[in-house]
Amino acid sequence: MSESVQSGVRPGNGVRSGDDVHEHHGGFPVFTPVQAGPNYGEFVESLRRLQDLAVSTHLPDDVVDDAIARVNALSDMLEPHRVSEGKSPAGFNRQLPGRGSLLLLPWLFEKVEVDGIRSRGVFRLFHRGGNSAAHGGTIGLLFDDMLGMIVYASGHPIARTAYLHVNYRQVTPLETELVLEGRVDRVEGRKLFCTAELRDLDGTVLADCEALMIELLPGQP
Ligand SMILES: CCCCCCCC(=O)SCCNC(=O)CCNC(=O)[C@H](O)C(C)(C)COP(=O)(O)OP(=O)(O)OC[C@H]1O[C@@H](n2cnc3c(N)ncnc32)[C@H](O)[C@@H]1OP(=O)(O)O
Repeated sequence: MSESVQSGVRPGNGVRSGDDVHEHHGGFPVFTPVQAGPNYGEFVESLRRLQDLAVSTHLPDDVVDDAIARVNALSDMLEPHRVSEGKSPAGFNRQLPGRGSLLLLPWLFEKVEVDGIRSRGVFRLFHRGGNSAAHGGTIGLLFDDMLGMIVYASGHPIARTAYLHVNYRQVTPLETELVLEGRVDRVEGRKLFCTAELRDLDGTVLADCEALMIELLPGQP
């Protein structure tokens, strides 16, 4: 199996590899996954805590001013280390919540197989939509990110989401462990029809989705 991937996601051991076809479809550059250092996960989690606090505090003006100065100092420290897409560990490290990406939900994959995917995690305070429920857009993000992984693990070439239909069945709680499962249901040429469900630990479906993923043609971005 090649060590290079295009999307930054890789199937687990024993999974039929999509690498061969994956690397020769679409207009994606081939990235070599960047391994996170030992403290990178803690760094990303610290930033998530900062985001939680940013949306759940009411700060006096002098504290806001101090926070601006400190955050700017932190950004100035990081700025010289800016790299192009594919050169950062963010998003490439499946052993970390959200693969080490600050954009993605901080969930962990616990099953990545040809026949489907399962992941587990919580919605954070900074994912709040209203009345202690997860924002619907963050649920769409959770589903959409999983779809890319489903396609890859199932051995199909890299694909993009043509549509994603989300059904919000129940209010989705914050800071509560939940489970997500999804798979490719059927294939028609380049069209991969996928479904996924978000459940609480009692098995109640909170949201589900149906999506069309379309395998990219050579050169498609
Ligand atoms: C990190 C690596 C990526 C991982 C992806 C993770 C998921 C994502 O977030 S992707 C980001 C969101 N999605 C996008 O940005 C996609 C933007 N759209 C596109 O790029 C294009 O529309 C694309 C590639 C999906 C399809 O374009 P194209 O290759 O020209 O397909 P096209 O020939 O029009 O259609 C192919 C088939 O799909 C059907 N189809 C296309 N779009 C739709 C749609 N929205 N609904 C229903 N059917 C559709 C067509 O009718 C056609 O069917 P048939 O073959 O039976 O006639």
